[in-house]
Formats: sequence, C-alpha cells, structure tokens
Amino acid sequence: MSPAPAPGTPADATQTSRPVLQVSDVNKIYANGTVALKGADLTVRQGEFVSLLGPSGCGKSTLLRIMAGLGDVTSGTVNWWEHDYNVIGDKGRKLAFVFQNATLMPWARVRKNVRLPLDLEGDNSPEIEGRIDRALEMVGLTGFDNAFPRELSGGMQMRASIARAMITEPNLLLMDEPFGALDEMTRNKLNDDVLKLWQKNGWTIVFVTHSVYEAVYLSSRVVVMAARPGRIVEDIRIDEPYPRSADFRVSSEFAGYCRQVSQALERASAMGASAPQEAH
Ligand SMILES: Nc1ncnc2c1ncn2[C@@H]1O[C@H](COP(=O)(O)OP(=O)(O)OP(=O)(O)O)[C@@H](O)[C@H]1O
Repeated sequence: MSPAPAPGTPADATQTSRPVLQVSDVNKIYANGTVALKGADLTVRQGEFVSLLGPSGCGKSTLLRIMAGLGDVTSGTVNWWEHDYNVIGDKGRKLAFVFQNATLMPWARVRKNVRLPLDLEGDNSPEIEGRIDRALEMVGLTGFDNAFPRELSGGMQMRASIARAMITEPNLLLMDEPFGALDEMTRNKLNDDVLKLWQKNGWTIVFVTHSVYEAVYLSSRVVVMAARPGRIVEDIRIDEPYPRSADFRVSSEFAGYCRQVSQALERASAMGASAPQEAH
C-alpha cells in the first residue's frame, strides 16, 4: 500500500497510484423514478482526498453509499481495489463510513461505542483494549472513554464517531458531511485533525460537503456534481502541498481555488435549475 502524500509533497503525488475505487458509467434510478445518478464515472486513487460537492439533491450521498457497497446500482459497475465487492474487508482493503450525525448509541459509554464494529465482527482478541485506547488518543478523547454521548459536545461526539471508524483500521474512509452541523471553529479543528490522520494512516478519503472552503482546504481533488439528473460535471485538482495549515486558509492560492470551485458550483447549480427531472 502506498501511503498518503508525505508532508510537503504536492497534492498531485497520487495521480499515478493504484485505483482504490472505480465507478464506471453508473446509473441509479430510485423506485419512484428519480434519476439520482446518470453516467457517473469516477476513479479514486490510493492516498487521494476527494471531496464531492454539489447542490442539494445532486446525488452525493447516493454516490457515497454506492461507493460503500450500501446501495445497488441500476446499471454500471463499481470496483474496489480493482475487484468486486467481495474483497472489501480483506487485509489492506477495509472500508469505513462516517455519517453526518455521530450516530452513537446513547445508552452506551464512549468506549463501548468505539468498540461496536469489533463486537459486530465477533472480535474479542486481547489487544482490543489497546486499540481502543489508541483510537481515542488519536482523536483527542483520552480520558473520556467512560462518558456517555450526552456528556460530550457535538465536536467530541464526531470525534468518537471517527474513532469508531478508525478502530477497524480502514484503508478507505467514506465521510458523508461529517462536520456540517458543527460551528466553524470546531469544524476547522476537526478538518486539521482529519488531515493529520489521513496522512499518518495512509488513508484514501471520499468526503461529502456543502462547503467550498472545506472542500478546498482538505482535498487533493474536488468533484462537482449537478442535479436533475445527478451527475459529475467538473473535477478540479487542488494542487497545493500538504500539510495544510491556517496559513493556507488565508493565502491567495486558497482564495483562487475557492473562487474557481465556487464558479464551478454556480454553473452546476444553474444546470440543475434549468433541467427538468428525467424519468428514465
Ligand atoms: N431512497 C430514495 N428513494 C427515492 N429517492 C431518493 C432516495 N434517496 C435519495 N433520493 C433522491 O435522489 C436524489 C439524490 O439524493 P441524494 O441524497 O443522494 O443527494 P445529495 O446530493 O446527497 O443531497 P443533499 O445535499 O441534500 O444531502 C434526490 O432527488 C433525492 O430526493
């Protein structure tokens, strides 16, 4: 497995790495006739940080769920690590999903919440406790393992949710607008934390967001989608080195990329607004 870009390397270092996800000509039509995805083509390579950005209803969550193997496609193919669905879970081919809400079990303490995926796998090996400790440490929740979710702030609950995803030691992390409900300071802090974890662990990430700023700050690529029918319309490289920091947020390069992505989003929104909903 090739790692995520090392500190200081350009964001395009991943352009030739192995594909982790290949979505080819995928169409998704829900039972009520909604064309949620039309002809979606997207390859995500090892070590990339790809954001999906687009107006409401353009199919971002549908695409992410399909990438997670959670939803059937109407036609087209999806491959993971150049194989079909059956390889997910093999060594080096683990996938985790982080939802918009922390989705913690309210009656269980943080430690129990974080170990849930291992419990579901029936894994009760002796090193589990150490793994939980390390996951909590990585997300900055050491000392909170006995707290109940209601005793944590929204940001801390999201950290617990990320720790729960990390416990399975994923290679591919799919995140559906994980920080949308948080205030800006907390969101910025968690953005930095996720970037650090991404680099440290060699993850590949696909990240859904509504925020141009968040997409530009985090991503090596921003994929812009349009609605009615849901489709990919632009694919923009954010060719800035990692690690990125507060300096990047106030740089002219950041402003330039935000302008470019905002304009792409405006074009995408205009396309969806003028198009009638297609049936088949
Ligand atoms: N289970 C479903 N059955 C029918 N239609 C659905 C279903 N799920 C989503 N849709 C429709 O498919 C389209 C794409 O929805 P999706 O949630 O993927 O978009 P999105 O870009 O993630 O939206 P948002 O940004 O608002 O979360 C929308 O028109 C939505 O109403």
